[in-house]
Amino acid sequence: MSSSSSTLQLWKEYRIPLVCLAVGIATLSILLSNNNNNNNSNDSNNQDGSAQGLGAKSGKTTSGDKAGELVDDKDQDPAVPALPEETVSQPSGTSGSDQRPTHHMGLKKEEFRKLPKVIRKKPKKKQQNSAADSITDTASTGSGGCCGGKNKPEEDTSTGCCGGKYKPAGDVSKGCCGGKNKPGNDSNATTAIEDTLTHGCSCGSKGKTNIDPKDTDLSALLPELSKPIKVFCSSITGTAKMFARQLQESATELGLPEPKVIDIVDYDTEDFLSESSLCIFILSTYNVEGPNDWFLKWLEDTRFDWRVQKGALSKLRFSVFGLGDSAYGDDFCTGSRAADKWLGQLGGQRVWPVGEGDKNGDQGGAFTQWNNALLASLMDPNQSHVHEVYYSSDDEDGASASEHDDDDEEYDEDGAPVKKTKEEKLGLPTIDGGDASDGEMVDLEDMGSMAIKIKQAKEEKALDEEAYANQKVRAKRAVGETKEGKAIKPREVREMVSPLLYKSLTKQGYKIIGSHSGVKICRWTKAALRGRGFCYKHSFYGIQSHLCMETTPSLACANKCVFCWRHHTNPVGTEWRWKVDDPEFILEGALENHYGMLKQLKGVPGVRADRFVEAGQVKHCALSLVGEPIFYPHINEFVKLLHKKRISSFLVTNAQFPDAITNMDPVTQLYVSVDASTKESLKKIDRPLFRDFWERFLDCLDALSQKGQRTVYRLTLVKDFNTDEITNYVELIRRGKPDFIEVKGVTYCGYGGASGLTMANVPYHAEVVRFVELIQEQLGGGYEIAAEHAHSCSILVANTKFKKGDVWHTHIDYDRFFELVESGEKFTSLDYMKETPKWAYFGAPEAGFDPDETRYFRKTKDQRKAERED
Ligand SMILES: Cc1cc2nc3c(=O)[nH]c(=O)nc-3n(C[C@H](O)[C@H](O)[C@H](O)COP(=O)(O)O)c2cc1C
Ligand code: SF4
Repeated sequence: MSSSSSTLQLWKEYRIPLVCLAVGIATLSILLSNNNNNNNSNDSNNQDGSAQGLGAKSGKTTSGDKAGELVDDKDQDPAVPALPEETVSQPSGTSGSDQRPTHHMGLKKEEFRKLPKVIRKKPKKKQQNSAADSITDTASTGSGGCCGGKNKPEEDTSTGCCGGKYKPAGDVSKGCCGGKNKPGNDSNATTAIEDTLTHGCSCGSKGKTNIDPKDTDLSALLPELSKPIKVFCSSITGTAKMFARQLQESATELGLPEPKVIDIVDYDTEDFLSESSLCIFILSTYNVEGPNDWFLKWLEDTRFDWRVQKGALSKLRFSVFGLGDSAYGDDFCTGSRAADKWLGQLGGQRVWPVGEGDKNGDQGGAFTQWNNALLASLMDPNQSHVHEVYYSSDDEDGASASEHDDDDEEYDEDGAPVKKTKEEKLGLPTIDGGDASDGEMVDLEDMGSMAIKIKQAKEEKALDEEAYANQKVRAKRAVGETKEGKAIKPREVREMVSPLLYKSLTKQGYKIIGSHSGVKICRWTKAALRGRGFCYKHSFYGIQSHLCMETTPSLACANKCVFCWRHHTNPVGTEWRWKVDDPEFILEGALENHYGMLKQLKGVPGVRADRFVEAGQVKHCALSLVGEPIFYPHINEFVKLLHKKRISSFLVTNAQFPDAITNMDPVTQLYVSVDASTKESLKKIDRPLFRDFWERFLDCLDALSQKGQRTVYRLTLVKDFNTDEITNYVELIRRGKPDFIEVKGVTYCGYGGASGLTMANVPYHAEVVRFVELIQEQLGGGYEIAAEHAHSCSILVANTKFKKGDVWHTHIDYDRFFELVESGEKFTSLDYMKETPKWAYFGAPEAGFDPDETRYFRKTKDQRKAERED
């Protein structure tokens, strides 16, 4: 062997340890020089770039200091939060606590930004060698992990590599995963956590924790762990919910009782006051009104309610993970930040620092990392489980209220803490231990001090609100109105459809008109153009689908229904606070886009020329596409324009705006969606934004009963959600006295993560029929099953006033309707009814399919194969 080839062989054998050694030496020298710099001048560090700035933060500890002994946060760059002890990474594989560097040199800025943004104000305990430390450290390092001894001769720790001391690669029996697990990056996160806990290896190889979750008394770790963790999520497009499920799975696999995943809108916020489970919040931020709003508003109100003691949530242990998009700049994760802040201010105890995932970055990775660290921390007996967040803009702000309350603590003669009432804590007078907030009498001489306290609390609230509005620490976007008579800064009025939403809707086939309206061609229009049948409205009311335009003047609505087929990408809101487009503009835009989309169908095989020509003149408008049409401030003008063009109007509302129903001018047919029959199930299925949604819903039914024109209840049946409670439906029918009840099985369109619906929730036609029969039976007269459209699983129940003798008159005389509208006279639904064709009758052999149309059955795979072979 030549000397050059033996050198090459030597290089091949030792190149990895050599590189490792070199990196180690370089790292050590950087550490030393940095510590020197820090000792010499903290100021100079602060002026450096981000990496230097970070070094400066931790540089306040000397090389001999214990990790995490942060001296003072005050001179920290507020834009770059200092890292807590837990998030300070170390060079991969550092073994032994005393070798642990006190800062995170080597972390790239982007990696650093993905870490939880937390500043530990004054760590109460220093934790070393804990599983949580190691797992976080390794996760933070990202590319690090234990090399399994490949990179380093045994026993040499100078480079931060354990040298395989704990385990050769791949062997997990002795407590080291052998570098197999890199929790931050490992897709099998649970295995990573388990290895960390059971084998003591987190690829940081800092030794064993010897915890086997299966044999551990969970309540000894944290009393809350003996029962299921509650994972609250707020989500519109489903990511937060998906993360919640991920947490649920990994915690269960760890041996914890299976956590409950709860949509934040399904939980009564008042219950947080007595909540005894560990609560994890996974919250997405939206700069429009969204599912977080109730919760955040409640937290804010509770925080500033002078009657509520500051430590109202002192029994609550929690942690927050926020989802957002850094493209929103200052608004990034404002919702989750606000929640974390207020939960802390109300006394909640943070078991793990707030984490954040950026849609614009590796959101999933950030969550996995946070999730692993949280669980490892919970399972670690050395952890204190309480972490404070501290906002550099205002020291007091982020401090946990329980901390403030400590100052107030009083002790009885035996040294036991005295439990104060709300009033005592606020210094308010109480009578016989009574609650002043319950309206009990207060001694006159105490009134003065009480008034001062109330005034102080009000001033504090006003100041906080102002700061809150200015700092944009809220999920709701601020748009120009005054709140309770108090002038806040003029707000910017935005467009309803953000660029992101525009992209999402257009991808789904919508044409967006102006800033808040949309139009789309439905599949029945295409079928009708090809002579392949019409939708159920043809059977029930005589509408030919190719003459119908489906549009909405408001893409926003006040619900978040589980069956919403737009996968919850529509904006939500309880009041109109967007720019308002002109009704003429919207109608012209809708027609233009509708005709434009029709033109594209010209060349589709099977399109009939006669139908294509007819389709050039829209005759019906279904104001039901998406969102809440009645929400649009100029809905009456819009409908008037339709009627002027002799286009009929079918308007569907979600029963949340009773005044709008009362003020609505006559439409051809007015629908109310009745998605459930009890308050609980309506909340579950519609997930409304309004807190008084049930009262609003009932008021809408009352308003409907007063309308003269045709009114319809639309029931969309979702199996296991709203198919029971027949008696309640019957009561609602008696209340709103609709002319018709349309019952339809929900259509499955791949609901995805947001709704949790599956094909199993879609009822069969026979099940819909059974449901309707039960309704008819229990109504005991006044209504009968009139028509059906089996093809779309739809059935029409009609008031018997539309039946003359044996002949149903559920169809509409459209010309007559326009005449009645033009006349300006009062009219009723009986004035423009028309006979129903026999083929549409319930039980007819055609089952609602027009016999003049060609029924098209999709061919099976076998049929297609047989055709090809012929
Ligand atoms: C209409 C809209 C508004 C949004 N507003 C914000 C915002 O103000 N701040 C932010 O950080 N992210 C914002 N986002 C981004 C979402 O929070 C982010 O995409 C998140 O991952 C969505 O989670 P989800 O799937 O659980 O709903 C917005 C997204 C949309 C579609
Ligand atoms: S009301 Fe309609 S548009 Fe709004 S979420 Fe429900 S189904 Fe979707």
